[in-house]
Amino acid sequence: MISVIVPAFNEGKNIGRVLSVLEKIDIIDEIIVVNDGSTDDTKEQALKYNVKVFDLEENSGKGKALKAGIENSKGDIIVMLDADLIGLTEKHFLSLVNPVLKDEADMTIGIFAGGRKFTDFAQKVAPFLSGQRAIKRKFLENIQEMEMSRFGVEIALNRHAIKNNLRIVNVPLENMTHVMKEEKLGFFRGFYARLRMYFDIIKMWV
Ligand SMILES: O=c1ccn([C@@H]2O[C@H](COP(=O)(O)OP(=O)(O)O)[C@@H](O)[C@H]2O)c(=O)[nH]1
Ligand SMILES: O=C(O)[C@@H](COP(=O)(O)O)O[C@H]1O[C@H](CO)[C@@H](O)[C@H](O)[C@H]1O
Repeated sequence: MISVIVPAFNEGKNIGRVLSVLEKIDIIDEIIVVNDGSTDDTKEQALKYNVKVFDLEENSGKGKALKAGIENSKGDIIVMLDADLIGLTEKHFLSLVNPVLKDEADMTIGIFAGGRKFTDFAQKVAPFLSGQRAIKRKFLENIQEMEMSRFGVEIALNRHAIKNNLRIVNVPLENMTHVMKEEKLGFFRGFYARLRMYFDIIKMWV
């Protein structure tokens, strides 16, 4: 059984682009949107699609949102996808999930390629930060730091995977990109959000 978790904080403008693709993919058993205390219409937009929406009352960060999604899901394979992807297709989804389904990988990490120069570059430099992942549920247990990790969640996942000798496979996601923070929030607020994200990542790393 495959559960897809989409953490979402103020993604009303973006989430429909992702959910409209996901709801048509047959092999997905459930799509869980975790509305992470959004102050926009993320929830209303999400409810237009065939998904379950789980609400967090306050904005709690990506790590806690993912954890809440996992706890409220049933799948033995969990696919994590950001709500602001651009260019997602069924083919991308299958390329991310198939290595785990076929037991060729315990976790896959999807890497943007050929999408946009800046987002391609960011993922080339730091592919391990990518939030697009498929992973067996049994490997998601006991990741204590997850709840507090905010944007450090990918580092926590990577560390857990390495510690447990998981087979990790990187999968290229051709022509995919996402909406950058500066595009969502404007240059200054976006850049500040980016610095805070790097802080979450470094805090989890050291
Ligand atoms: O407090 C937060 C911050 C982000 N997100 C979600 O986590 C994903 C990745 O966040 P974002 O797009 O801001 O990060 P970026 O990809 O720009 O680094 C997106 O679906 C966000 O809506 C969340 O659920 N809670
Ligand atoms: O690719 C990256 O460098 C960052 C930042 O992306 P943008 O600067 O908003 O394009 O985005 C990723 O990193 C986050 C922290 O690991 C993840 O949570 C996001 O899912 C991922 O897109």
